[in-house]
Amino acid sequence: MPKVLISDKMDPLAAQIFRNRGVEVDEITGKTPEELMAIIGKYDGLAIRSSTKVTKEILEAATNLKVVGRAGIGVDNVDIPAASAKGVVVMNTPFGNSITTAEHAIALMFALARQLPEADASTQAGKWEKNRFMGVELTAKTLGLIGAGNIGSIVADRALGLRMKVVAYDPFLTPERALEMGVEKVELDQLLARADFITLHTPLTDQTRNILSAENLAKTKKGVRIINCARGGLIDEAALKKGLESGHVAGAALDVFAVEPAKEHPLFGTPNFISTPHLGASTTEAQVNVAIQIAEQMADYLTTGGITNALNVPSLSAEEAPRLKPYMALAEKLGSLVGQLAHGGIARVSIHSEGAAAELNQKPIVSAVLAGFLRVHSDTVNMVNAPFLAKERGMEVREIRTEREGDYHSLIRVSVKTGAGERSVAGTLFGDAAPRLVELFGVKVEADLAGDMLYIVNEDAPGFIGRLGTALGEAGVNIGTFHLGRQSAGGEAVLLLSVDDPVGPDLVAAVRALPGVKTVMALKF
Ligand SMILES: NC(=O)C1=CN([C@@H]2O[C@H](COP(=O)(O)OP(=O)(O)OC[C@H]3O[C@@H](n4cnc5c(N)ncnc54)[C@H](O)[C@@H]3O)[C@@H](O)[C@H]2O)C=CC1
Ligand SMILES: O=C(O)C(=O)COP(=O)(O)O
Repeated sequence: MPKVLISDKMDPLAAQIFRNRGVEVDEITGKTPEELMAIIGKYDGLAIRSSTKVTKEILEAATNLKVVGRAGIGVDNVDIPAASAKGVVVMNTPFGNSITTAEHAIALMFALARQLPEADASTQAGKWEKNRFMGVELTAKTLGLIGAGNIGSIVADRALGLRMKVVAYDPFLTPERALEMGVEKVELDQLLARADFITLHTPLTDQTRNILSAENLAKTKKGVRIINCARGGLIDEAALKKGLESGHVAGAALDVFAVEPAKEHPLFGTPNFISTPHLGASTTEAQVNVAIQIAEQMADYLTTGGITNALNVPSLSAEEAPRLKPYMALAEKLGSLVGQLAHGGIARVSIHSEGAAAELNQKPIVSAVLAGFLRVHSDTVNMVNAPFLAKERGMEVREIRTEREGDYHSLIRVSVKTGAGERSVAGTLFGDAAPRLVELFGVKVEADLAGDMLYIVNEDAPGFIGRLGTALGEAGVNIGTFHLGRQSAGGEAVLLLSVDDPVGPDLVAAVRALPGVKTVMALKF
């Protein structure tokens, strides 16, 4: 039974769903990295929010881990390249908390406009400072949206409802989408110069880090108010403090900080500064949504292989997974076959799907070929890390599909280009489920690829099969199945034998010494 660790506070529905889906679950929150490292080896899945940092070191210790599930959106607390290299799927819930976070940004905008936290503190302190708190109206003000994705567009929609004018900076926002959203697409400098309020809704990436730098803050309109419910690293916090102190920035509300938890911070106590402790996603509704979604997604992956909302592998729905499974098994076997037979550096792998196979999602088929191919050299390769490893090794991967059927209802052909030229193997599914090799380096054969096998190329001459049987018999190796293919009578023949025991180097040498033998290799599937 797969086992999952929930390491951050999550709605109890997550644990309930895991159990209902036959997944064992432990909820252990608040662990230090060292404590987490000590226990993570037991788990197949790790369910987190933003507190757990899934570092390279944690992943190294996670010897059984197959999936990290983020109950929320931002995955900057997960080392995705390290997870991919280890073959661990990373998934999130991209929509479950977006409305809630957008509402928090709007709440902070109102709080800034009317200085609500200070007014509340002053009133409850018995001061009744009616003249101290003079606010600004939102109607007709310009809201500058940095990042117009899921959350940014909900914020825009709400702001338009408040009769604000919305300008948006997002390099990936198309003019059509801007029109549909009712916002004006602008460059960053225009936004900085025009906005009365600025709200950030981008992920933290190398391009967005410090997007509100000291230099950019200096380009903002005097009296600007800034809201950040996205990620801490987007703003230069020291420059923001200076801006607030000088009065250039009339107010700033941060839900997120460069270092969290922010229990002490130079901004604390600065006039017109408001903060919340990363509460953007903290509503009952959002937490129920993300808990249900992540538990369902992780349980799907661990029990059926279905992949939804993964950030480092193509999606594979729970409905698709059973249909694709036999094709992926075939693809992996073909990849493994060429991996074992091909010599020298591989410059290119081409995967050609024909007939029924061409109608399927190709990405998992391609990943399975690469996994089979690369696993010949390393046990830690799987469907998740294979495409990354192939890229790392400079292999070109080509994907071709032909929906028309050829000789078979469906066919997958894997060709590799090495220094010695291009060679290919092809296979099909018998009865839609049993993987079968049908072509090996241009020779028609028909073989299962399973267990220990022996691959032999020899000159097609009488008496050879008898001598081979004797050599195997003398070594105590029993033949299971025997598949022969040849280009023409008396030409070169290809033999694929399945054997009941592993074939050692002595037996390989003995077979190689038989007259007419050109190539002998022991294979394993
Ligand atoms: N405070 C909190 O509790 C929460 C924070 N978040 C954070 O909110 C942020 C936005 O989330 P979503 O809207 O769901 O993401 P999204 O992926 O839907 O949208 C992000 C947008 O940023 C844009 N973008 C990327 N690079 C950019 C750049 N250099 N300049 C301007 N725009 C750029 C993208 O094109 C995209 O449209 C994320 O950082 C997420 O982690 C999300 C949920 C809760
Ligand atoms: O979903 C996100 O990106 C968030 O930042 C929410 O974080 P949390 O799950 O509340 O720790």
